[in-house]
Amino acid sequence: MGLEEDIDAIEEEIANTPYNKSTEAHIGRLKSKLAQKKEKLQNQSSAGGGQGYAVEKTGDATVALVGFPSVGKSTLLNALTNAESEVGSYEFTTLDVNPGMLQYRGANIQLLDVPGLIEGAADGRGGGREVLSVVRTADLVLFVLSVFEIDQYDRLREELYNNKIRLDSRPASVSVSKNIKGGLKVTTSGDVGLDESTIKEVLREYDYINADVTVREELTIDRLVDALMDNRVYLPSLVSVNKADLIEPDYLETVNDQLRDRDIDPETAVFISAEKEKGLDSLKESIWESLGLIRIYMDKPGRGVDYEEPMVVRRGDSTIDDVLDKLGSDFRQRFRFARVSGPSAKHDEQQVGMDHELQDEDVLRLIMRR
Ligand SMILES: Nc1nc2c(ncn2[C@@H]2O[C@H](COP(=O)(O)OP(=O)(O)OP(=O)(O)O)[C@@H](O)[C@H]2O)c(=O)[nH]1
Repeated sequence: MGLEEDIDAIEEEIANTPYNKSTEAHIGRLKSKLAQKKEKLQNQSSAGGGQGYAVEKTGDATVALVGFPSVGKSTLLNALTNAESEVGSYEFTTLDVNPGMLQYRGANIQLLDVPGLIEGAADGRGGGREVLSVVRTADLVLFVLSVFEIDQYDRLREELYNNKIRLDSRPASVSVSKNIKGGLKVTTSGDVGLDESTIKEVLREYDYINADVTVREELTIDRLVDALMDNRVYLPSLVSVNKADLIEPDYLETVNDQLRDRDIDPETAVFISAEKEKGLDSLKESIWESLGLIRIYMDKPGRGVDYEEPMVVRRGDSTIDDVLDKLGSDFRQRFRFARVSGPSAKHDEQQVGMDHELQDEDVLRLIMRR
C-alpha cells in the first residue's frame, strides 16, 4: 500500500471507531500514526522544489493577509501601506507575494499579501504550499473575508490547520525527558482528559520507550500529538470583514450571526471597506494589539526624549535585557543601570536593572560607563 492509501485507511478507521474510554488508547495510536504518515507525504511532495517564497522579513513584525481571491487583499494592502500592488476586478491578480510596510505608532509592520489560498493548498495544489510557508513565518494571521462570504473562513482555517499552523492557542504543556531504562512514566496534574494508557500509546508511536512524561493541562489526543511534533507553529489571528460598504444596515445582524457561528466575536472582528478606506484606523489598532507591540521612548543624552521614533518591542520581550539585545553588544558592555519613567515605573526616573519589564510608552534612559 502506498502512503496515500495508508492515510485513507487510517482516517477511515478513526471515523468508524466510536470514541470512548475503551477505544481512546487505540484512537491515540491511530492519530499518531496518521500525523507521521501525513508528515512523510508532505515531505515527499515538496522534495525537489516548493521551498516557498523567499520573502525577506523586515520591520518590527510581519502580518500575513490570508483570504480567497478577490476579497480585496491587494486593495487593503495598498490602502494600509506604501506598496503599489496591482488591483484587478478578476481573480488571481496577486501572482506573487506582495510585501508592503505599514507605518503605525512609530513601528514598521510588514504586511504580506499572499496569493489566494484555495482548497487543497495544503496538499500542494494551486501553489498553495508556498503561500502557507509564508504564513508560517508571520507573527500574525490577518484573515480578510468578504462580507458576503464569511463561510470562506472555515476553509481558510482548515488549510492552515492542515499545514500545521495552530491559531490562537499555545502548545500544550507537555514535557518528555528520555531515560535509559524504566519504561514510560506518566505524571499528570489531576485529570487531564486522557487515560495514562492513551498517553503511553501515543508516546510509543513516537518511539519513546523509556521516558518521564509530564502533562500539566487538560488536553485532547490531537493536542498531545501536536506537542510531540516539533513543526507546529502557534500564531495569533485577527478577522477583518471587507466590502462592508456594500451591505445594508439590516444585513449586519446576519453577518454577525455568521461570525458567531464560527466562534468569532463580532466585537473583535474589524469591519472595513478597503476601497472606501473605512475602518482602517480600527484595523491598524487591532493589528497593533494582536501583535502585542509596545513603544519605548529613548531619553538620549544631550538630545532629550525621542518621541518620533520609538524603539518597538513585543510585550513579553520587553525587559531592559531585551532592549540591550536590540541595541547591540557595545551598549551591553557599557551598561550600568537604567532609569524608567512612565507606566511601568513606580515613580519618575525609577532606577531599574536588567530584569525590569517595560510597558507601552515608557521613557527609558540608559546610564552607561564611559
Ligand atoms: N465595494 C468594494 N469593493 C472592493 C473593496 N475592496 C476591494 N474591492 C474590489 O474587489 C475586487 C478585488 O479586489 P483585489 O484587491 O484585487 O482582491 P484580492 O483579494 O487582492 O484578489 P487577488 O489579487 O485575486 O488575490 C476589486 O474590483 C476591488 O476594487 C471594498 O472594500 N468595497
